[in-house]
Amino acid sequence: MAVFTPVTETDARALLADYTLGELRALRGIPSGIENTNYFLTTSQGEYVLTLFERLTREQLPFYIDLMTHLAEHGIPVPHPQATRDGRRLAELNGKPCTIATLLPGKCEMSPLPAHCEQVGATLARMHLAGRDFPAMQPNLLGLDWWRETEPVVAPYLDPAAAAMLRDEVAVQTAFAQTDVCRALPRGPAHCDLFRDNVLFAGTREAPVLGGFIDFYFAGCDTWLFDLAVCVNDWCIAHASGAFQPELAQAMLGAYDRVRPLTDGERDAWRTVLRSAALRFWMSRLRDFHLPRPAQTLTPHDPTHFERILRLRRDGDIFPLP
Ligand SMILES: Nc1ncnc2c1ncn2[C@@H]1O[C@H](COP(=O)(O)OP(=O)(O)O)[C@@H](O)[C@H]1O
Ligand SMILES: N[C@@H](CCOP(=O)(O)O)C(=O)O
Repeated sequence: MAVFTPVTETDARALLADYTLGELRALRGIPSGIENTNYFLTTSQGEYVLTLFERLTREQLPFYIDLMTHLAEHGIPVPHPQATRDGRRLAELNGKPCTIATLLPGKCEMSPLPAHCEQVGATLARMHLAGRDFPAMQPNLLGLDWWRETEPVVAPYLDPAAAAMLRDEVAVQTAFAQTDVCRALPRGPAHCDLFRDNVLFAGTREAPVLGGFIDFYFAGCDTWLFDLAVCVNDWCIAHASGAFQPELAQAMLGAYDRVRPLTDGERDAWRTVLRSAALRFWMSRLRDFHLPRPAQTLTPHDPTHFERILRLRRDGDIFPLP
């Protein structure tokens, strides 16, 4: 249950008094999610999501809130953080920073078809282009520096072969970061966690309409290719084996490339970046599994899923860029 900080109707009414979003009609805790407290908030004017931030600091939060605002105002379907009467998009409730953002239509699709992948690819490329003139810079906080720092922390929980693979992969990624190929990769604000559960679809399964991208709280400035690799490693695989499903990968990558043509440098880097995207989630899952935060109440995701994907990518299971 992702309600770590309970909110009563009285709390919500007091919060809404700072906004021009109308009167409270309904408040309902959202059970899914692992990071933040989320409530569906219905007012006389519309439907919103109230998020209370449990992990991110007040210094980090403006980047995410301003990025979502920027993207929403550039026509990208993302939650639009609403402003208080005095113009703040971050407020405070029950001792936690919070925001009220627009509710996006639809629900997530955990068994995607090529039509879903195509829309995710095209919208991701539009999002990258729309982020080009976003002025703030905050790195992907779970990027290379974090991998280097976390490798010795999680390695003791692994068997020797897995620990060796982890150490080698961090070394490979460290060396890659120093190359001209890596330095030249186009970059900017990236979602960095655009898994199946962070995209909503309305319409029908056969004729889906993308409702939007949610959960920007792992976003950061990184290569656009990394963002695409995170998506492909989740959306375009057979979940049991981690192997690519060619028709899904083709749909996503083709649609992305039609909106933002991929460069030759990105083609050269693809194999290594696909590996880095698997490494990132193997490591965060290892940390969450073996070193859960004190308040963590949810069953952590299975780390071996991304260990398997990383091994496959290292062994050459790569779907080429168009
Ligand atoms: N703006 C939104 N529009 C519609 N549903 C949302 C929105 N934000 C969150 N949700 C719902 O809340 C759930 C949990 O949100 P999420 O941001 O993924 O939480 P967490 O950051 O805790 O993982 C989502 O799966 C979705 O059902
Ligand atoms: N996508 C990550 C976990 C992050 O959880 P979210 O609910 O905030 O998207 C993973 O699968 O490890």
